[in-house]
Amino acid sequence: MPAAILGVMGGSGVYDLPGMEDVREERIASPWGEPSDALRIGRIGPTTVAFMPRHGRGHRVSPSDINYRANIDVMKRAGVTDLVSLSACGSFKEECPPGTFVLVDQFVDRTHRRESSFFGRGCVAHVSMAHPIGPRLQERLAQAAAAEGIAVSRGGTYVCMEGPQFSSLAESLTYKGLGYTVIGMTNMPEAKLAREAEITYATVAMVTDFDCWHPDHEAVEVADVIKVVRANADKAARLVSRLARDFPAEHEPCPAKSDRALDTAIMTPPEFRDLELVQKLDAVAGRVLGR
Ligand SMILES: CSC[C@H]1O[C@H](OP(=O)(O)O)[C@H](O)[C@@H]1O
Ligand SMILES: Nc1ncnc2[nH]cnc12
Repeated sequence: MPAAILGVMGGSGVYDLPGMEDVREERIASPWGEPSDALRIGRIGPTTVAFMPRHGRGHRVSPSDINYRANIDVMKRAGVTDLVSLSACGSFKEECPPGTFVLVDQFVDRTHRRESSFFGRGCVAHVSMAHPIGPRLQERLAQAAAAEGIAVSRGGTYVCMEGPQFSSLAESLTYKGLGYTVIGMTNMPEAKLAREAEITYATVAMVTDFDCWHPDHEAVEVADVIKVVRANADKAARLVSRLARDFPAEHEPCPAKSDRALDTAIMTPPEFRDLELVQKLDAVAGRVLGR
């Protein structure tokens, strides 16, 4: 198994990761274009950690415009094996009020104007997204939370909308009625691309609001989100720090096979592959395509 390197994708209000030592900033070039920002690579305890703010420092990139492929590609190039997504979310559950950390285990993708695959014409692949979250990584997050005395709610479905506008009341009530737990604008296609890149993925959904369905709460506004994220910044940093300090030296095989997702995924035989695309896949799929 390769050395475990922990990636952290910071969401709204999370543009830095306190507690990293020996930090260097790396602008890794990607054939998929410009990532949101440089990677900050450092150490927390014995673990190498690579941090990227997915909206860029200064929150310059909107959810629809994030180059998710480049972000995941540079994480892969940096050797990231396990990726934790820190994400601000609206909640559809009374029992998950603002301030709650939810370790979701499912996603529903309602985005419609994003590049959502590394593969395509000249190299077709279909990975499984049945279990998008790495159960062991999630368990480690739960253990880190317990060790730090941070309450988490385990399990739930994150619906990813296109945005950038928040939902209408009808949409919010529909998602609530469908039993979804939280809503955000970024974890799809991020989780799909992480799977294609064989990076184990887990999300900490940090509830910031009740979207607009709750009769006793005003419809969400950006100021509410930022206020709650700021209030929870220390908790999020402690959670990641503990996770990193207790992380194994070697990547643990993922029960959801996220780290071997390409074993059975590629449809196009070598003689039919587009060489240009194969070259771009050097980091993401080098393990199976040959570097
Ligand atoms: C600032 S509110 C909407 C914004 O916040 C969430 O971002 P992230 O998932 O990166 O924490 C949500 O997905 C929207 O992008
Ligand atoms: N209610 C909401 N809808 C979509 N994205 C969000 N991010 C934080 N709160 C959100």
